[in-house]
Parts: sequence; C-alpha cells; structure tokens
Amino acid sequence: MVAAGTVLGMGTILAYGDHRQQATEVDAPESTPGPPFPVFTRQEVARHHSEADRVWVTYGSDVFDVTDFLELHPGGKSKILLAAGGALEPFWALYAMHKQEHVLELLQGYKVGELSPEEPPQPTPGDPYAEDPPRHPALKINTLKPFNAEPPSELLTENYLTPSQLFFKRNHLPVPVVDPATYRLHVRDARGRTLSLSLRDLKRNFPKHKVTATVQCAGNRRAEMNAIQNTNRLGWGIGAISTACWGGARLRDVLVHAGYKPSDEGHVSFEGLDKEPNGTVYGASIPFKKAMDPEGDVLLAYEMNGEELPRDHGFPLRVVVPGIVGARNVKWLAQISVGPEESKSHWQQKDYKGFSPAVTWDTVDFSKAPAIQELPVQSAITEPCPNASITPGELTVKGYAWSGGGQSIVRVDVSLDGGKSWHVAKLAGEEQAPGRAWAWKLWQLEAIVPPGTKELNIVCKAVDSNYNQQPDKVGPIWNILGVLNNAWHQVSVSVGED
Ligand code: HEM
Repeated sequence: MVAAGTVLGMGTILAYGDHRQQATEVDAPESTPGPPFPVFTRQEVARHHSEADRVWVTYGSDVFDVTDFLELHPGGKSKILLAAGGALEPFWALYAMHKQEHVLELLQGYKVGELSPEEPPQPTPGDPYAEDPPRHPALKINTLKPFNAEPPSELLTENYLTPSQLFFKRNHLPVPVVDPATYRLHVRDARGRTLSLSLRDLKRNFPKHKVTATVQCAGNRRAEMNAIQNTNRLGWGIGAISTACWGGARLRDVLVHAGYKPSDEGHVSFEGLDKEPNGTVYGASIPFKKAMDPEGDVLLAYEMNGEELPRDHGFPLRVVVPGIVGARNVKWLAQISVGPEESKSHWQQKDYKGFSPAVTWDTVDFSKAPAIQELPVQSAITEPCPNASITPGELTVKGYAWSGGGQSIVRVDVSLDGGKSWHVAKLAGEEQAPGRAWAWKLWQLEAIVPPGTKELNIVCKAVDSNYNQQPDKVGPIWNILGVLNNAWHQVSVSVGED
C-alpha cells in the first residue's frame, strides 16, 4: 500500500505515496471522494509513538502515519521520533522550512485519519487531575499529577522563543477549569475595597504591553544536585527554563488604577485558582517596588507567543515577573492584594528559599532565609547531548545563558577539556535594555576536534553585566531544597573514529 519515496538531495523529493489511496495519479479521473477517513482521539494517536507501534503525528486536525517516511526524512529519523504520538506544530515552529507547499503535500500522502473534536474535560470523582489539559508527548515528564515536564534539552536552543507546547510546565496543583466569560480578577484596592475586573476590562481599559522574558524554575538542574545527595524533589534536567513573548496589562497600571502610589511600600501578593483538596490555593508575592517599577515590566499576561494563554500556562490570566524565579509568576490569577508582609503561602514561606549545605531537615529554620526572587547567573549546554558519540573534525556546541534581575549576559566561556582551557562563544538573541534584559541569550561555539581525541569534557560558564559568574562545582552549593543550581554545566562525550 505504501509507495516508498526517494530523496534526491535537499528539496527534491519524489513520490512518497498515499496510505489510503493512490490519489496523486497524473491522469486521475475527476476526483471521486474516497471513503471518509477514520476519526481518532488524541489519546489514540499518542499510543503510536514508536516504530513498534507505528509512528503517528497530527497536523491541524489530520492524523498521519509517518513510519515509512522515517528513514527518508531529510532531517533524520530521530527528529521525527521527537514528535511521535503528538502534534507537529511546535516542532515546525522550530524548523520553519517545513512550511512549504511541497512538504505539506508530502505529508498529505501519509494521512490515515482525522482527530475527533476535542472532548470537554470531564470531571472524574476522586481524581482532581482528570480535567488537566492534553500535553505534547515530546515533553519529558517529571511528575504526571501535578504535571511537571521539560522539553528535550536539544530543542531548547533551536528557537529563541520556546513554542508554548514545548515550554516547560511546572504545576503545583491540578489545572483549574476557568470560563473566560465569567472570570473575574479581584484586586484589593488602596482603600480596602475589592475591585472585580473581567478579562474584557483588562484588555480594554489598560494598554497592552509585550515583553520577551525567560522563566526559570528555581529547581532547574536539580538532577545534578540529586546526584550528589538526593533531595527527593523533582529531578529537573536543564530544561526547567524557557522563553516566550508575553502580552498583557502592566501590573503597575492596575495597581495605580486601584489607588496605589509608587511611594507605597510592602509586598504584592497573588493567589491562583489552583487549589489543594482542602481549599488551600497557590500563592506567592513580590516586592511592591518591583511591581510598581515602570522599568520592572511586570505583566498580567493573557497572551503567550501571540496566542491566548494555554491552560497549562495560566489561562486566562497569569503574572509574569521578568527576572524573578518562576514560582512568583502565579498562574490562573484570582486575586491581588498589597500589604506590609509577604504572602503567607507555603510556597513563599516554606519553599523556594536557599540554604547552606550544612542545613538539614532537622535544623532548617525557614524564617532565617529570604524568599528567592531574582535568580543567579545561569548557563547550560544543550548540544551535544551527554554521552553522545561524536567524530573528530568540526563540532558545534550550543546552549543558553540567562541571569536574573534584568542583568544581561555579556560572555559565555566554553571549555572542551574540563576547564583547563577556554573559548569564547558567540551570543545571539534579542538586544534588551540594560537592567531589563529579561530574556536569555543563546550561544554557540564552532570548534575543531583533533584526530586522536578520545573524549571531550565540555564545560560552560556565563558572565552577566554585574560580572557575576557561575560557581565551578555543585557540591558546595547543594541544599536540602535542591534549588539555585547554577554551577558550571558539564557534558562528556566520546570521540570515535572518523
Ligand atoms: C513527520 C512529518 C515530517 C515531515 C513530512 C518532514 C519533512 C521534511 C522535509 C520534506 C524536509 C526538507 C525540507 C526542504 O525541502 O527544505 C525536512 C527537513 C528537516 N526536518 Fe522535517 N519533516 C517532518 C518532521 C520533522 C520534525 C518533527 C522535526 C524536528 C523535530 C524535523 C526536522 C527537520 C530538520 C532539522 C530538517 C532540515 C534538515 C537539513 O537541512 O539538513 N522534521 N523535513
């Protein structure tokens, strides 16, 4: 049934075939409609995520079986396998050369069905996570309930903005189901009254601002800390960090509307609609000064990468606090209040704080450590992958670098010999104003691996505009919560024969 295709160099692709019918015959009679395509749910598609189960992908509302194209793919089999069982869109946002007519025609030849219309989420008694949204199978899951997952690290630096479906997900609780028509944001105003703002109010009454900002979880790279001594907390790799262009109202404008003055002091507390079974909601706070700073760029965001905020990222409204740890970027925002004290929530008081390696669960005193706000300078290697096997000759090393508090990245040093000698990487990314460099820089180093080399120990370290640098070892910054790991990132690869 499947006519094998032939690839004649880049761009020249012949006859890959049609899985259902030979519909591309040159002299085909007046097109007679074929039998209707079968309909599949996203869950059924997701079961086809390996060659053994056949590799299915979706594009729009169509389902394709691309198993027979794997070996023919100009981008390689491994790349298609990243999308196996899920949507092509986030990958094709990274590799835009697919948005050409001949590629789409080629894909049509592999169509095997259509997606059934999205079922509205069904509450299941006893499972508070039953109404969580569908996710892309390419994500590497840390925990399913609550959903915590990161993209494959080599994809992180394929595009400056992370496609929303691949953006890391860090949920503390089930994703709430919110009706945008009845949604209200409650803001305690300066006179103690509660303002109730609809989404329409926020969109119509406050100017829309766009900010490109990186969000990083404090636990990014915890796996390296867990390898030293297990913290028994989410073992994030290097992918608990992503970048998006956010759009929404400025928090400052809403606070001014609510009667606050820049000279006021204290903290702005946020509460989400995500709840524990006992009714406790997620909450966090940021300093009032940051919220009111005209250059602080804090948003009440309703857009992510030019589209409506996805459910996993806080639909219909979330806080985006550029330069500040992800945990304060409260999603599914329900309430804002201003007061002399920080949020009383567990996540502000008893989590997301840094401690000495000497502190244990028996000796920890959470009241002694400040809540994490701005994060330290960070960088990581996304390519090559750890334990990859490479050949002598040209080597491209890629990665990301970012610093908290709006500090820009001024340099990334890369070593191929474990830190004995260094090279300076080339930086790329949006130029953002000093002190407002909210988004990461992607970096790249082209190197030559001499013949006879057996292995490389690749290391990277970044320098920010305050000349803050990363510490060389994880051990001395290990802590019971496994947060703030910004040690030099290291990747070892073996070098085979050419
Ligand atoms: C399953 C459906 C897919 C089809 C039908 C497809 C098809 C193609 C075609 C026809 C090209 C050559 C484009 C040109 O003429 O310039 C191409 C290139 C490429 N594809 Fe795909 N692709 C698919 C999935 C993917 C996925 C999921 C990824 C990434 C995760 C990917 C990554 C690439 C890359 C990196 C290239 C460029 C290769 C090079 O220039 O050396 N493709 N693909």
